[in-house]
Amino acid sequence: MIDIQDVSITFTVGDKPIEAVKNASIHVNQGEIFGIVGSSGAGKSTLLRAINLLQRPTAGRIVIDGVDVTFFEGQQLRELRMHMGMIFQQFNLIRSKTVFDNIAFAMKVAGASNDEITKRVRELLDIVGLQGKADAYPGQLSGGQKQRVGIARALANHPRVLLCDEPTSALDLETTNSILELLKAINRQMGITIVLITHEMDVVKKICDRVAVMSNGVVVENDTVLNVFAEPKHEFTRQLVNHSYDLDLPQRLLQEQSTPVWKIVYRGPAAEESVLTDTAHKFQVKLNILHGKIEYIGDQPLGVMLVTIKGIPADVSLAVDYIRSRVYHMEVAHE
Ligand SMILES: Nc1ncnc2c1ncn2[C@@H]1O[C@H](COP(=O)(O)OP(=O)(O)OP(=O)(O)O)[C@@H](O)[C@H]1O
Repeated sequence: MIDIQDVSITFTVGDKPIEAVKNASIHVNQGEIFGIVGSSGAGKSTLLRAINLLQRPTAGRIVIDGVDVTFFEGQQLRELRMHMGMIFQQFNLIRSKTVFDNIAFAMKVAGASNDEITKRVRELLDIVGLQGKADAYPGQLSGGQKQRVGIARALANHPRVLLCDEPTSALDLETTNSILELLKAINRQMGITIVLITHEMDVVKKICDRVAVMSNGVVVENDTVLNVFAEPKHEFTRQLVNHSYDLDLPQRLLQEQSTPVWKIVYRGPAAEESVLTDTAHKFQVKLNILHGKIEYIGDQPLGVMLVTIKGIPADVSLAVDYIRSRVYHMEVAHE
């Protein structure tokens, strides 16, 4: 549906070029929630804004449903943007307007009648769970409620795509979860494609189907969320994933280990099997679990464990081969 083809975006500040996005290619499928994750300054916002041409690519193409929109202007550009709602980290509501008028604003610009607007705004307030707040001003709302108004406003003109720029970064954990659930419901029930940027893997884990990881303007990884969590390929992604698993062991514990610490990743039904118990029965080795957890990504279990395997080298080697044959991935996490 959305094809970002070899897009580069360079800003010039003074006489200095800043390459915010370098040769990025991403395909977003119709109906999915696609995450773009990366640290601050990685180029996520710039890339997201290129999708509705708030930021023109310096090079490359933006293709929507097979149509090259990169150079759209005037009416074509207005129509393109109308089909792409956008929500922001700081909500971007008009403080002097009521909730009703904030949501109605984009519909008025699009030429909707007063009756249409009244009906649609009521409908949207229901969808986002803000019944009874039509006459409130943004200053009278909590952060979560403001973001709900932002979502209602973005949905007003029946968009096919929702572009979300760090939608939960200004919110506490509980409110974050409720906003993510609302976005997921909008995606699943209305079939609206969502592209969401975030610096948190936990947000990706909770709602995204696929994810691109950006580092210094480059898309370094692009896969299903489950694959990225199970086997991150790029060093930056490994750091993000390990941080999200909270698998960092204390230095003291690592220094005490005389043998390597192995990271074992299980996915699918294997995550619920007793691989380590079987290994201990079959081979003359001593297994010690230092850390372990099972996460559910969507409804798919993904287990990660840190273990040491002690014994004579030949037995350890046999045990490693056996575990490898039964799990998704196994590697030395610490020498
Ligand atoms: N309008 C602009 N003019 C000049 N430089 C810019 C402009 N917009 C972004 N940049 C630079 O481009 C790079 C990428 O910025 P961008 O905002 O896309 O990153 P980000 O990953 O979204 O970061 P954050 O999470 O902090 O918003 C940064 O070095 C930023 O300073």
